[in-house]
Amino acid sequence: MEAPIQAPPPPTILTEDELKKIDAYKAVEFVESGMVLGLGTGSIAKHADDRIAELLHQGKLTNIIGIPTSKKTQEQAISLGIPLSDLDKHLILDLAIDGADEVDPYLNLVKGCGGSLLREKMVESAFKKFIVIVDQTKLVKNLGGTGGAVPIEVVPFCWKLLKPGYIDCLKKNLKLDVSRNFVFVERMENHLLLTI
Ligand SMILES: O=C[C@H](O)[C@H](O)[C@H](O)COP(=O)(O)O
Repeated sequence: MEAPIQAPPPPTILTEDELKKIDAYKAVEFVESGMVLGLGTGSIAKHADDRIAELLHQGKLTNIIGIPTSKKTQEQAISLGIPLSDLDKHLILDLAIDGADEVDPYLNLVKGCGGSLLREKMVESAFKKFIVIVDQTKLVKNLGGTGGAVPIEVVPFCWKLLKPGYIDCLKKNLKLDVSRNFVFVERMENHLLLTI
């Protein structure tokens, strides 16, 4: 008698975060022992850092040095036991891994909406290779398409000098940070000006 046909298992529906984790782990496959790494900021970068730490603890990666792109990443990396340094000591990075905010069909990219624009640009301009992870929520026809904004980070030293000229001319395009009812989001001691 023929065995009854088993119904196929129901398809597994992965959450957005599980998909980010898969992407981040894939990116970490490019990490090799001895590398100086740019450690990105955000949920995808956190998965990458978790994986790097796991491989370090398993002895599958050695002599890794991380350069964090934000205070938050720095704290996470310290708690994960990833050895850290800074750009003063390592002007060239072997690899940087980070997530995007938006990407258009021409591969124009927005980063920094999480408030780490300046450090991300500094760290991620020094790379030999940059892996930027783009999940489907970040794909847009035109930049600004997620309803998000293009961030401009303003160093607070004398920032008010900008107001009459620069900020006023952008005013009609400023995106209000509703949570604070103000246009600036303070991160890393700088102001983040979100323009739409
Ligand atoms: O300033 C923040 C960064 O640009 C983040 O890397 C970006 O917002 C992506 O974050 P997430 O991985 O959480 O989507």
